[in-house]
Amino acid sequence: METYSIPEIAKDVFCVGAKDWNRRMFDALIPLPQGTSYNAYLVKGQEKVALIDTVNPGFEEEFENKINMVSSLEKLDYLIMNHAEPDHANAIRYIMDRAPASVLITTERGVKMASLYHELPEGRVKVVAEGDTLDLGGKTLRFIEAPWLHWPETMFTYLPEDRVLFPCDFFGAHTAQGIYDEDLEDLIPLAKRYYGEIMMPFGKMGAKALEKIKDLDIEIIAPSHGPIYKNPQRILEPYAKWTAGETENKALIVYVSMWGSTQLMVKTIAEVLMKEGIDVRIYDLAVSDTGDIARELVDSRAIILGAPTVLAGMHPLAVYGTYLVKALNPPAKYGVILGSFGWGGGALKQAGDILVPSKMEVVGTLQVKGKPREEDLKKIEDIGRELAQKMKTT
Ligand SMILES: Cc1cc2nc3c(=O)[nH]c(=O)nc-3n(C[C@H](O)[C@H](O)[C@H](O)COP(=O)(O)O)c2cc1C
Repeated sequence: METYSIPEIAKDVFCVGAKDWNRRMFDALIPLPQGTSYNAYLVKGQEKVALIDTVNPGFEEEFENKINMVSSLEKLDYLIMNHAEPDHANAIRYIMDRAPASVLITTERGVKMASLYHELPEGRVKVVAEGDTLDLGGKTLRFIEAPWLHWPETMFTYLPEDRVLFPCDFFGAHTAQGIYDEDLEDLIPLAKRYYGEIMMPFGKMGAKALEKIKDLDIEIIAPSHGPIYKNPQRILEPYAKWTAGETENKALIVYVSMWGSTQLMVKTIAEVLMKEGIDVRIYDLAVSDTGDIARELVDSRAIILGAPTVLAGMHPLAVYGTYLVKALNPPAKYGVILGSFGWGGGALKQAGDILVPSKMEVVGTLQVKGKPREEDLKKIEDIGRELAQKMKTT
């Protein structure tokens, strides 16, 4: 192909990455309803040229062509690695083999992580640390260590002359649609979904990174996935809330049910909560997209798990759901566990065991033999009312 869209996001700063329209799964974990993009940026100074990050395996040729359309890959001086994950770093060798004088720039942690997955050209790596700069001639790249977002080695790169921040995955969104934030009305829910899946487990590190960049003069945020923010506040404001763990008066119900008993239990608590003015979101694990659940987890104040017993433990989908909730480390304050069993039970205990280390207060649990009766539903109504009370007074 000879024609490419190569957005010039600031003078002599080009987005040379690739869009992956049809990708539907990431990390063998995250569904991608709108595909994704692997954004990489080329910065042309008066003397030197630098590339910030690379692309996912399979997009090397497109990447190379784009670089050659705005510059010359052969003459590339620097390759900046903000993050070692293969969707951004796998093409390091491909690029550096074709740019013989190029030097890889990353942090000490970056070198360690990248060496685990990629073949780094010997003697062509320069280690940088917090605050170090690289002069390209009229354009400076400043490096900001922002570890654990979401791997140990992550860093941001800042271009003060054009006031552009390149934060790699931080502030990202999985979508192949649009170039700039203004193109997508539904961008923030997508960014929230991405935050829930990728950044929420590291919320404290995210808050530290925000603190670090709070005085930076930022006109453009150019992340590694999704649209580029011409209006940085559009993503900075929600990130401030999300990393602070601010919750809404919202209860998230995730459940699975084979014959409707657990479903009746969760429906009962949902009705009570809604009657009490709580915003309720319900997801059946058998048919739901885990990305939607991750998005809801970002600001839900309570999580209600509905898990029937299968083979002396939770239904396998509930095991997955419960484990996901725990692993994503959401800020929810309250939890409820409900479920039906036929003879010996076991789901409740297993759910409790998985959730024990979380900081949620378990407001109520109920395990019912068979189909829930009137008295069982009354108990659930009581749990629902108590939960609503706690949620409203928080
Ligand atoms: C495949 C299968 C395995 C089950 N294993 C157990 C079990 O080990 N212990 C138990 O108490 N009940 C077991 N049950 C019974 C269910 O827990 C019971 O039917 C329950 O009411 C189902 O709730 P639900 O309609 O919400 O799915 C099993 C049911 C199925 C279909």
